[in-house]
Amino acid sequence: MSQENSKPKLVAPLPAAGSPSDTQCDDVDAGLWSRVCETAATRVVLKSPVLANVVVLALWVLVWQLGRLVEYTEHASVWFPVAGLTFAVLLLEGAYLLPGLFGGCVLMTIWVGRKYGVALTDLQLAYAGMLFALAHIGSYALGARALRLLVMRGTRELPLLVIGFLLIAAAGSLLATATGVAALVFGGMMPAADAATVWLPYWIGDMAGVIVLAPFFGAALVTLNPHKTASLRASFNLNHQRATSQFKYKLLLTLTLLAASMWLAHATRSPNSAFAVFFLVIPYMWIASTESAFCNVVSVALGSVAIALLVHVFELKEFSMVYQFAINVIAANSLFALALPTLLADNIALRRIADTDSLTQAASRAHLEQRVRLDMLRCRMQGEALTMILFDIDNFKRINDGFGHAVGDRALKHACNIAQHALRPTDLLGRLGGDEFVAVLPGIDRVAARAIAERIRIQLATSTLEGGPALTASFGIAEMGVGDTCESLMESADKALYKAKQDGRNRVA
Ligand SMILES: Nc1nc2c(ncn2[C@@H]2O[C@H](COP(=O)(O)OP(=O)(O)OP(=O)(O)O)[C@@H](O)[C@H]2O)c(=O)[nH]1
Repeated sequence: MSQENSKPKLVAPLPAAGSPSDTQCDDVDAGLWSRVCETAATRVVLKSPVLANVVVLALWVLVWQLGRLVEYTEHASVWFPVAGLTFAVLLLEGAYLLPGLFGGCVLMTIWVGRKYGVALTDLQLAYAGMLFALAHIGSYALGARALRLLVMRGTRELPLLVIGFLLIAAAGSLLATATGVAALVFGGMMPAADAATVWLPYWIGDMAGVIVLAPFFGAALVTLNPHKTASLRASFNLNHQRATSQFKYKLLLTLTLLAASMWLAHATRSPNSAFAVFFLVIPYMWIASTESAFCNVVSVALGSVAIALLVHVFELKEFSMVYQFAINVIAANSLFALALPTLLADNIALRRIADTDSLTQAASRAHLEQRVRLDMLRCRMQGEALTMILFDIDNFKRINDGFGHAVGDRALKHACNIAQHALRPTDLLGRLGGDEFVAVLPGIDRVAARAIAERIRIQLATSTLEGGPALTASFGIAEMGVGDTCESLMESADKALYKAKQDGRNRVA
């Protein structure tokens, strides 16, 4: 397995841009998992479907026990993490791991039946387990299929993929609840009368398991078996696995705030205090918008485990529903926040395209006019001068006609470069169109502007354009007067430029 493939990848859709490139990064999330993926044992398991099924079965049982740790009433846990594992396995691996999942369902049903002293024989418990397996696996197989279809149909927009995933998680877990509760009743594991009280916590717990842990387990599976999931991988941008050096502190702060909010509910025994956990959305959004998608998924998974465990530690079982909803809301928000860096980066890129002339990299006309208005306002308020230099390459049409458009383009870039170097960083050079440029000089009066224009004119006239003719340009200057607007100032500069052309070109007027 290559180093590239060995890094953890996320199955949930990832942002294409906005990586935490502005902060120092370390591979905190890549190292350990890479080593696990590269071991000989992992390679043997991947090659053998039988061994892979045994591993899935063992993992399924282990994750089930993790959910049971936080069970607050019979058949209802704060969350049901195994739902996320089933969903991820079915989404990324498909049918060959069904025996492992099926075996896990049957095994745990027998175990639960014995633990609660259900009056069924082992054979009857196995039958009940099979009914549960059909309900659980069937529902999540449908959900995984729906998500696959969404991706294969070419949905690429991150917010749409997240909405799709959340809706599928909600619908899949509702189906798993309806069929699962029916399976428990028909299998003799639960009295029919309990169904009315069990279904809601069952649903929310399952949904939390899918939303929080399917991306986490998915990330692990994609890394373990990259070829198997090549088509899905290709549908997602899986670039950002690195954590910033502050990630661990952000995580520590978030978990501390989480524990503090839950301690508050413990100390006051008030439902109002229990709702304080929803404030955790803020630090989670902070992590989601500043860290990689993988770190986001890890922090949500860790936070959810912490919530589930602290419900027990602080004896908050009467508020279990609040915490179940909190896990779902925080995870859903964090998944949506994955889109933030992408949207911000897209926004910056689009603004740059709109503000810049693509050939010369000078400011676009729209951007220039916007800046002129702002600079005029500011200079007026501060009692400063503002001058505009409008210039146009002389006989540019002849350059195009005689040397070709490509040389004409290079001449435009060349003139733009020379002007750019003669200006201060606070000045703005823009291209009005064709071979016409404008420089806006805040705080500069007509006399100083004339000197700058002369400098540009002489440098252009004495420079050489490789493979092209000698270049000259004509310049028109206008200083802002009382009552001038952007348009009237440009008009004055244009009149001056016209005069320079009339007077014989290659001059400043
Ligand atoms: N190579 C190139 N040519 C362009 C571009 N945009 C406009 N032009 C050409 O620039 C020329 C502008 O010529 P005119 O405005 O007629 O003026 P001129 O030939 O410079 O003459 P004077 O301004 O009177 O000195 C036209 O031939 C346009 O086709 C461009 O992006 N690249």
